[in-house]
Amino acid sequence: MAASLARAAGVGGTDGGTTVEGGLSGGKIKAKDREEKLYVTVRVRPLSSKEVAQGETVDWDCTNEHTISFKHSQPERSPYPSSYTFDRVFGPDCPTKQVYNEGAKQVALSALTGINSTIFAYGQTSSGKTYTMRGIVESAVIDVYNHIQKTQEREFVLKISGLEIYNEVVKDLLNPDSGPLRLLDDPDRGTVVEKLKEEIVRDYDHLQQMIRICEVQRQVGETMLNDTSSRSHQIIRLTLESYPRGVPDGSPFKSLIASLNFVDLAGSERASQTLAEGSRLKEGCHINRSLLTLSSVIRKLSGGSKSKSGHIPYRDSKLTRILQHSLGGNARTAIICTMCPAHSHVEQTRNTLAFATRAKEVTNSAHVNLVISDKVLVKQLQKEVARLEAELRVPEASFCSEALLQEKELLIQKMQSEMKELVMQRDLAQVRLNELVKKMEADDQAKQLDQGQSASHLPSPGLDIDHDTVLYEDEVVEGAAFGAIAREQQLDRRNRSMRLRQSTSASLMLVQEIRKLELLQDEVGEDANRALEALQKEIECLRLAQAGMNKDAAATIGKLQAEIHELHHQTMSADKKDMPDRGLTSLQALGDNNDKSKADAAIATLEEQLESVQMSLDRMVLGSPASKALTETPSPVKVSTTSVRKKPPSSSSTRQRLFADSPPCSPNGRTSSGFEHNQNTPPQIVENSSPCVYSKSKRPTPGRTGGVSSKESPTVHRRSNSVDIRKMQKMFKTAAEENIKSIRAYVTELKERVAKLQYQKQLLVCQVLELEANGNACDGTEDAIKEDNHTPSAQSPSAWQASFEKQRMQIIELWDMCQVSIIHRTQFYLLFKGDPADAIYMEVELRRLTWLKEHTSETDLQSPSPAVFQDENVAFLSTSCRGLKRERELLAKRMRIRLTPEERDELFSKWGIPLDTKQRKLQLAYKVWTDPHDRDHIQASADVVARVVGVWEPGSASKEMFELNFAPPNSQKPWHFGWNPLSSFLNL
Ligand SMILES: Nc1ncnc2c1ncn2[C@@H]1O[C@H](COP(=O)(O)OP(=O)(O)OP(=O)(O)O)[C@@H](O)[C@H]1O
Repeated sequence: MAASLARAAGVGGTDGGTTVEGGLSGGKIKAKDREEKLYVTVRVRPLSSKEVAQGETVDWDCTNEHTISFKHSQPERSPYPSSYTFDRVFGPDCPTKQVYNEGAKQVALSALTGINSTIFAYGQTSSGKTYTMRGIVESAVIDVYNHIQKTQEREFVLKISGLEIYNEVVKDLLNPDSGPLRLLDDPDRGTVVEKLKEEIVRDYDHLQQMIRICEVQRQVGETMLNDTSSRSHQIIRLTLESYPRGVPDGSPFKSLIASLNFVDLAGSERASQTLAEGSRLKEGCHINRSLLTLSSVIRKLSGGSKSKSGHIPYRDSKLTRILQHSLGGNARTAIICTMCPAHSHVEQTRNTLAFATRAKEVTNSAHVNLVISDKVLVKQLQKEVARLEAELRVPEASFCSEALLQEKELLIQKMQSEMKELVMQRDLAQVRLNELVKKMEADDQAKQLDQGQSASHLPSPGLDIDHDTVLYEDEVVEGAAFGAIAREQQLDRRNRSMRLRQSTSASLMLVQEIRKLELLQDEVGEDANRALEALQKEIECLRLAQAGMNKDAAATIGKLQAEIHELHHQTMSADKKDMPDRGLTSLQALGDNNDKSKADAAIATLEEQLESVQMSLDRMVLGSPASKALTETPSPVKVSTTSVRKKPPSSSSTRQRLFADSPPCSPNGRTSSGFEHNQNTPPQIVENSSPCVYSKSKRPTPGRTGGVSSKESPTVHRRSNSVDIRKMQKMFKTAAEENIKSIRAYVTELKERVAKLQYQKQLLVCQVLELEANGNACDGTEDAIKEDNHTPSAQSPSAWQASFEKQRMQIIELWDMCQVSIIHRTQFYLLFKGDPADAIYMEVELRRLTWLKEHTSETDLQSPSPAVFQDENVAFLSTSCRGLKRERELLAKRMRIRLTPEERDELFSKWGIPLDTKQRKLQLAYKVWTDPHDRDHIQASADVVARVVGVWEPGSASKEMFELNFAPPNSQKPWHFGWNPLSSFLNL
């Protein structure tokens, strides 16, 4: 067959002669047309048993593989030839597989190389068309799949559609409910069946299933000649698309697309033979008419009349319209003409042979459909879109900023939930603590009751299962004879035993609670470490950034770094050596005897440690050699931290002492150590100097601080003789000042962080104190916890709410007095709204602010020179005011970014700012948080700041994010910056 096809087409091979001409044209590559005649074969079926029974005789002989001859002699002038020659003639004994192999295979496989292919079965009714086509389709499908499997270098996509033309109506065999389908003329694709279902084939089985559906759906009826006569033309179309595998994304590639049509025509029939009537007759008429059109088309195509101007009546039937490409068009076509050799069908057989003969002359112009496939490209794009959509649904860290944002939000949510969990744990611990207190009180009462009973009665057997008591019972039985003296001794022993047991139990519970606190302490420690590491990193960055400034400045930073390291080591060694010993002694007392004074000492140790950190930080800032060198001030300012801090009181009011004694942080991160004024003071002077040394006269004037005084510095004075040196000196001074300013900012930040740790420590201290109070309660020597009456749990909800409101208004007033950051105010205000869990935060904030407020007045009292501290307070307030001013300016700036013009105008109107005035944003920024007594004003202020600054959306932030951070440490590094674990104090 290959040779025949090649001969007919005049080209070598089936697709080897395909050449590509020209370039791209509308996504297609125009290949050279392959002129090729239809491949026509004839298959003769054997006589059916019925025909044999009817005495039918065979009129035809298959003379050879290409010739079929009429067996009988014909009249000389007979219009019919006695023999016919075709590309192949298959006799009655020829199996369908051979018919496929030799009559259809090449054509079928052409579709895999991008050539449209069509295989027809044409013949009269009951001649064996359906019988033959079933075998052909089956074999072709197997071959197609074999080819796909062998051709691993290409990717194949198969689709199947099926239709029938029944009574000149096109029906979708894969979608029978679709109703009649219309034919449309497509300029590129020719006739197209509208809405014809095209199923993508998954695999061989799926394809077989689809084919079976088509067969089942096809119209079949019983006629006189065929019990299962096909009453429609059936076309099963496979669309085969292939493209090379492994083509890199974005690279152009060529795909092959072709359709393989299996056409099982309805059989021509004579009404006289079929005796059809009614619907069968009507069907027969339609069948014959469409076959007649097919014959006409073939005749016209074969008669040499095929010319571009010649009319081919394709449009006269739907069959020929649909098969137009296969008949004289871009397709390879094989026609298998089936015939019944019986004498009774001789006339129909001659018609079939005549049709076949004409068909032999029809030439097609097949070419390889080599396409830069839009479909493939679209498919690729669709895949890409699907991938991107999937990525959008499942964000990846590196995908886009939005995805990153989402990821961070998720992270924050996770952290928040973890924080909530920790708070819950803390609250739980608090509840348990309260229970412990109650239990101890109950035990105490029981003990007193028991003591009363014991004084007048002997213990009953089984009342106490304690070993001591059992022993006591035995002894009492024996000692009864010894009279009242012995009984008194026994009572004494019993009381001691009970006290010891109670004390041990309380200690154990305390130890448990302290272990929990210890976990929190570790977390605080982690924060301290992180703060320190961040500072080190930042200073390192600064050092690198400023490397080009000048060597002196770089050296200064280096020294500072070294000091920080030294500080680190100091605190570490303090942890290892000093604290455990002192702590051991102190907390042993707490654990063993609940000795309050020793617990005080332990807490004081904590305080000292933090104090030490604080002082080291102060030293770092105040006494940096770099700052000394830079300022070149001959009389450094002296001040003692003791002048501005209370000495630790020795009174039993430990809690009060701790709160008052803590070095709170100002809203701007300042401490009470006079940082702003004493930043150039060396630490050794601070340590050893008397408070009296601090005097206004010795304090550097603004012009001198951090600068160079030519009058007071002989060195500088000498240098002033040289203009160049002066210039250099000025440059050096400016750079150094900038440098110092930056470092101060970082150190200030560190101090802020330390202050935050103070908050956390205060919380710990509160809890330790409560434990201590519990211990006291055990001994029954101290009053119950005084603070209990102030906790929300000890109050009714309405009383707590009233207390909360009162505290809040106090805080707001203090904010206003102390010029606290409005962002801080907003955060705090929006976060703490009266939940019972807010109590501790409110208390700490109130104490902090109270300290700040009182501090200014205390310094007045303690200062040897009130005027100095007056100045200092003024400076402090002025710094706070400057910070506040900066915040308000920032607020005004951010209004432009965060708010639309409409939103801004709305706010201006609400706040009574005329829209025709200038600097409206600034006006608004200066209006918020200015009235601490007007609740509406406060709420509105908080709303504006939160909205504009975007600190967080109200209600979405975790309280633990605010100052008192109980978040679990991210790092597993042990904490070594700060106080020792409480357990070491307890020797646990
Ligand atoms: N080559 C063959 N060998 C044995 N039996 C055959 C052969 N061809 C056809 N038959 C039998 O002949 C009968 C008619 O065949 P078939 O239905 O395929 O004819 P048809 O051309 O499709 O008829 P119609 O046009 O009415 O649908 C069937 O019973 C079939 O089994």
